Amino acid sequence: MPFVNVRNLFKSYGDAGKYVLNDVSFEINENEFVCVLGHSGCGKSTLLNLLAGFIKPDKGEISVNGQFVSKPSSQRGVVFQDHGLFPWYNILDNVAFGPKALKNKDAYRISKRLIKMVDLEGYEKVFPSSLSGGMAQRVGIARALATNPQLLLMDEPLGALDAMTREKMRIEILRIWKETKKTILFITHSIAEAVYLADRVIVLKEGSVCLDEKIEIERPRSVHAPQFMDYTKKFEKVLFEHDELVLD
Ligand SMILES: Nc1ncnc2c1ncn2[C@@H]1O[C@H](COP(=O)(O)OP(=O)(O)OP(=O)(O)O)[C@@H](O)[C@H]1O
Repeated sequence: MPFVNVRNLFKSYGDAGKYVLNDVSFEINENEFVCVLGHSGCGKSTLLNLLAGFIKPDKGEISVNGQFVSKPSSQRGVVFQDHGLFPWYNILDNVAFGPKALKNKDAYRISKRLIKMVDLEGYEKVFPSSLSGGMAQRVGIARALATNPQLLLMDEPLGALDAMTREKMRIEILRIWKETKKTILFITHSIAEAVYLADRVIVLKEGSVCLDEKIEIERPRSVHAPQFMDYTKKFEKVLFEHDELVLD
């Protein structure tokens, strides 16, 4: 059985017959790094919110490790674009929030280890307002990992960062993925980001999967390699194929 199994998902927001997700199906294997790529408004965040259990589909079902998703669970960690840290908690308390809520006696020990893993040792007592965007996002990742979830859901986690920080964070995320061996679903609208990070890229267009493609390039990947550019062109073709520029 696939680790993540998404079957015939339909989702609308009350507008009769207008589906934001229209019969979406795919599978993700354990430890796989999958990017969902698509234009703004194609339904990426809706898909992630369904996988997280924050919202329910109109039709279809999702299972993770054999369990049907019907509500949020500590088994699925979520990293948001705006990091979503609690401004009134220091870094240690932000990361420890999940395991403390689960009454895990090791909450602080686990959190300190994760803070070290995301390279922020020494910042435990610092508050989120003193961190750069990249640092705050690393805390967001540590926090999502603190309940030891089976699946990490990342909703454009690098979207708000400048280009340099974004590149560094891509390398960081791959390192964290290798170290933790998590299964990751990562949402992005950047073709280069998807080709750089993913084992597999699922292209979503107008609420439907229009391509599900394995990236067969060894890591670390170079954006300048001919193979990298071949994948980039393929995704560009699919994403922009029927789009026409309308000039006034
Ligand atoms: N709570 C909601 N109520 C009504 N419509 C919604 C809601 N959430 C999303 N939508 C609509 O559903 C469509 C898909 O939105 P969604 O946020 O899933 O897309 P997206 O691909 O993540 O976009 P972006 O890349 O801009 O974040 C959009 O047309 C959006 O306006």
